[in-house]
Amino acid sequence: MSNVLDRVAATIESRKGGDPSSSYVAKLFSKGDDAILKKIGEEATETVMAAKDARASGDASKVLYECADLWFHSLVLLAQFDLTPQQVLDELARREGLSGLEEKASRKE
Ligand SMILES: N=c1c2ncn([C@@H]3O[C@H](COP(=O)(O)OP(=O)(O)OP(=O)(O)O)[C@@H](O)[C@H]3O)c2ncn1[C@@H]1O[C@H](COP(=O)(O)O)[C@@H](O)[C@H]1O
Repeated sequence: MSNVLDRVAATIESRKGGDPSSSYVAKLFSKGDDAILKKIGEEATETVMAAKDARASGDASKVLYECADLWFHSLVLLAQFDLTPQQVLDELARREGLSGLEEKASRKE
C-alpha cells in the first residue's frame, strides 16, 4: 500500500464484520448505509461551518480537521459500496484533460 488513502482504506476494509464495541468503523458498518450517510452529511455541514468561521477569524486550521473527517467518512462510504480511493483518483485523472464544460458533457447520466 503506497499512500495514506490506500492504507486507511485497507484498515477500513479490514473492519467489515468486526467488533462494533472495539472499532468505530466496525460500528458504522454494523449500523449500515443510513448511519454512514448521516455522518457524511454532518461532516459536510461541519466543514462548511469551519470555513465560515475561518473567514471570520483568519484561522483556517479547523477547515483541515473537518476536511479530514469528511474524507475519512467518504472512505467508509466507498468501502460500503466496495469502491476504492484509487477509483476516485482515476476519475479525477480522467477529468484532468477536460474543461469543466467537457467534463459535464462526458457524464453518463
Ligand atoms: N481517521 C479516522 C477517523 N477520523 C475521525 N474518526 C472518528 O469519527 C468520529 C467523528 O465524529 P464527530 O466529529 O461527529 O465526533 P463524535 O461526536 O465523537 O461522533 P459520533 O461517535 O457521535 O459519531 C469520531 O468518533 C472519531 O473518532 C475516525 N475514526 C477512525 N479513523 C481511521 O480509521 C482507523 C480504524 O478505526 P477503528 O475502526 O476505530 O479502529 C483508525 O486507525 C484511523 O486510521
